[in-house]
This record gives sequence, C-alpha cells and structure tokens, in this order.
Amino acid sequence: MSDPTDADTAADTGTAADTDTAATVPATKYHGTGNDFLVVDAAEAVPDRGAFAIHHCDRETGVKGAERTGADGVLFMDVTDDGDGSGVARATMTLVQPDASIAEMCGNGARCAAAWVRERTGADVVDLDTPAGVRRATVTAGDDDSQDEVTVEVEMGRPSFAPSAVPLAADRDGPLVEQSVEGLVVTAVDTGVPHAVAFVDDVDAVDLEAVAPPVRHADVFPEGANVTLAADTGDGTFAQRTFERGVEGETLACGTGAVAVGAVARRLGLTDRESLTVSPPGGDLRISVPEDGPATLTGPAAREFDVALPVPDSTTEADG
Ligand SMILES: N[C@H](CCC[C@H](N)C(=O)O)C(=O)O
Repeated sequence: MSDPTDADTAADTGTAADTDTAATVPATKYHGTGNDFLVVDAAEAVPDRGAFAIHHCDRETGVKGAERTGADGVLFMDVTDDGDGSGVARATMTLVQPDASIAEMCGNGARCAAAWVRERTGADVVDLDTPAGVRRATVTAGDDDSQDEVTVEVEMGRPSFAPSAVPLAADRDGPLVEQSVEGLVVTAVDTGVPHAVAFVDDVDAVDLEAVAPPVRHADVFPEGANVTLAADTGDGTFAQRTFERGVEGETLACGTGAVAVGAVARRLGLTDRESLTVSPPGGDLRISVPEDGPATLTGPAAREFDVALPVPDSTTEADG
C-alpha cells in the first residue's frame, strides 16, 4: 500500500509559484536533545515547502552551522495569538520532513517551537495546533542568562494502541502487541505519530539501519511507522534509538518515540512507574504516562543560530 504521507506532502500545501530570483527567508536552527530543526515563520514566502525541506535538511549539502549540516525537518510556525501579555500564546506548528512529508506531531520539535514562540511573544505557555491536535507546551527559563537553552514540558496526548489510531491495516481487528513484523518483535502505538517499539537487551547491539526499513514500510502500517528500539536500564530508566519515518534514518532523539517507549513499557508490564527517564543518544528525556491523563514530555530546547536560507527555485505550476 502506498504511504499516504507521500501524497500529503508539503508541496500540496504551498501556493506554488515560479521564482526567478534567489530570495532568502530568515530561519533559526534549534535542537531538542540533538533532534534538530529549522524554524521558519509560516508567513515567509516559501512556495514549495517540500523542496525547501529537501534542500536545506540534507545532511551532506544542507544548511551549514554550529555542529551538524542539515536538519531533521523544518518547522513552519504561525503565531495565531500572541497572548497580549497574558502569558499564554497560540501557534500552528507544521513539521515538513527531509523527504517532504508532513508529520502529524513532533515532541522534540514542539519544545523547539515553543521556545521560538516564547522569544517572539514573551509567553511561557504555548498552545500548539498540530495535525495530531492541540499540544500545550510550558517553557521554564534555562540556567544561562542567554536563554539559548530552555526547558519545556509538552502535553503529548493519550497514547493509543487502537488499530484505528496507530493506524494499522484494515484487516487487523486488534492491537499489535509483541508481534513479529518483518523479523522484529514490535508493539504498535500512536503517540501523535505511529511508532513500532521493540524491546531488546541492548539497543546498541542492533543494526538499526538494517532492521528498521522493512518494519517502517510494512503493509501492516498503511501510513508507515517510526521504528523505536528500547532497553530497560533499571530504576525507571530506558535506553532508546529511533529510525524515523520521513527522515528515513536514525535521529539523535525522538520525543514521540520516548513517550512510545513509556507507554509500551507499561502495557507490557515492564514498569508500573508513571514517571520515567528515556535516553536516546542525544540526551535524557523525562516522560510521564499516567493511567488517566495525557502523557507529558520534558526536555531541553536549544537555540543554535540564525540563518538566511535561499528559497529553491520552484518549478511547480501554481495550483489551477
Ligand atoms: N522527531 C519527532 C518525531 C517526528 C515523527 C516523524 N518522523 C513521523 O512520524 O513521520 C519527535 O521528536 O517526536
């Protein structure tokens, strides 16, 4: 089955137009535990967001900056309510990924987005409108006076194992729990985006780039899935690695994946704790997965640098 995110690409959302001069748009590079994003005001003239993301996220030829070339995606932000001093702002967040697909939600990206909105509005609370729903983010000042790094808690909604939520293929009548998919024993959960979570003894002993793609593209996941490895490291802590749909590779961290690890660990009876620490390669994330409320994700959001990004020539015709 085709992957609907292939159809739902960013190019379908821009009002494409020919550009005959290389314009640039201002962007700011952020990362959340190494999951890095270019943040752009949605009002900027980017006729083909998919082409923009493909161009600037490339790990070889993309945006150059502090540490790593490229990015795990572009967050297009539209501040719809600056809060007018109330301390609560609202913004629409759209994540366009390096393959031009649009992800419904992004936990690490939401932390970066909230930090970006706070810089513009002064609001410490930001309600983020995402395709997965509204996600409230609460920013607390970082230790350094520069405010280049803050701590953000994001409400992540309720994880769901329901086939219709993940989603799973129409012929499945129940949740996918500890079942073999393309050779990997996984449990499927929706945390705003689909995750196939495999608990292993040692996440570093698995060749993720080899085992993940067949699972990511398996027919049981009609919209694809992120593939997350987890290992119990004791006392409510878990190691994590994630191969991300739309990045089509491993990222240094994945926030929705961290919540997925906690939700699956509780579902499988590996822990009865509600508050957990999940550690992807990029740094520690604190999550909570209560029985009767939304999950939360807490971690840093670090501002790296400002940059003027050229708008790639768009050859797509204006929509008829
Ligand atoms: N990095 C993001 C996940 C993006 C999900 C995207 N890869 C997809 O599901 O298509 C996070 O921190 O939650």
